[in-house]
Amino acid sequence: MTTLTIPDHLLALDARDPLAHKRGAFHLPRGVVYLDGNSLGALPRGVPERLARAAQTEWGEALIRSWTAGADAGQDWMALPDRVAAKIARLIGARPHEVAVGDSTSVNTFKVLVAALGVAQPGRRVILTDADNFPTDLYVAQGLNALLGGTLELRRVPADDIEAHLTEDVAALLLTQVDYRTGRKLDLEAITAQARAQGIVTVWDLAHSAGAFPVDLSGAGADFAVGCGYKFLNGGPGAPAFLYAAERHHAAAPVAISGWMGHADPFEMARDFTPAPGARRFVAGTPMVLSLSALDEALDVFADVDLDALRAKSLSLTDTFIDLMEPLAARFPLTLVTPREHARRGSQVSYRHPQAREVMTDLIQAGIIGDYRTPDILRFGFTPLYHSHADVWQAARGVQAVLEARA
Ligand SMILES: Cc1ncc(COP(=O)(O)O)c(C=O)c1O
Ligand SMILES: Nc1c(O)cccc1C(=O)C[C@H](N)C(=O)O
Repeated sequence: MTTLTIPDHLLALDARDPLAHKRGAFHLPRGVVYLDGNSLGALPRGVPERLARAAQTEWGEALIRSWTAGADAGQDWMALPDRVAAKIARLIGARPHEVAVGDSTSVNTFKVLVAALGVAQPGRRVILTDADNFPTDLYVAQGLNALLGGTLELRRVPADDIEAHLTEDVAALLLTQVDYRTGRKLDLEAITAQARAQGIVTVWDLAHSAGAFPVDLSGAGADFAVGCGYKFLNGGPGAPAFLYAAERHHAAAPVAISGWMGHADPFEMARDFTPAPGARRFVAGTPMVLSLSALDEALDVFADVDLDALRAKSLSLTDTFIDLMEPLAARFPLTLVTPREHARRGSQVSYRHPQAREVMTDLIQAGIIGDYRTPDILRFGFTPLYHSHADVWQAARGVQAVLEARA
């Protein structure tokens, strides 16, 4: 990649960036500007050593004793999902016992949809969702409906029309806060309040929110949520996902996958399911110790991070990219699809381009790793923990070079 003269005002922003030191906590390959942390977060430097310890010492040496070793101090493998849950809880405005960690976001979406329908107003059968929601959310709702003999109605409307469709026949609202294609951010607080006023149970997919900016599920009065461990939380490929269940629902919400690890006392080996206290009841099977260890270590990078500073930096990075791309959008067939209003923007910037797939292939070849999403979206994700404004400059110059070469 060519060395470029970075404008002074961007260097000045980097010089006073309170999160600049966090970049050192990540392994970032040379010659690459990595703008896909909203699909797979970069590797935190502490993770390889932690994985080696989990494999060689905890598994290799201590063997099965690791399930209970250090239990008095809460350091046993058995409690690992709960320790990780507590770290995620701070990022999403939850209390530790309202978060369960394990399985994939897809499986957790199934669990919380069943839970949501179980506490919904009697007689209501409609699940309301964004017509362009991420496919897995739609597929899981479709699969659940098939399981229930087609007794539900999956009502899909454009995200902009959701508020007009919060009617008294809706049981549950299933929404992704930040759209994976456009980066549009929904007003979680306002929509949750309107839904609750109609007696609708809310289920939020925080895949592109958790770790990107502060979320306040408790403050908003949200009912249920899910999210990924491998995006902005940097837990690694296939990292365990999380789910959130507000405390007020713990007693009544059904546990769809009532496995032994969600039992109040797994080794009692009782014949009937007695749920563990809190959201732990949603941890169905044996915790994925190796991947939980990676996620646990990755979350430590957030320990001293001020989430408002994280949001401020994310907006500064995406503002900078939009500004730098503006002259290119005037010369080339690029259309910004991400909202300019801060309140409506996640931590990514997307453009339509008629040859988006080919342009992204060229960009990746040039070391600018973003994403292509059907049908014509160029997607650039910004991670405030490890990006600088200088990276943003390099990315925009890389886009310019690719577009000029193709013209
Ligand atoms: C909004 C959203 N939900 C869910 C998922 C993924 O779910 P899973 O972890 O089950 O692959 C993604 C990304 O893959 C996503 O963007
Ligand atoms: N989860 C993914 C995977 O297993 C392979 C490739 C990409 C992904 C993704 O995360 C896609 C992502 N949710 C998106 O927003 O497009």
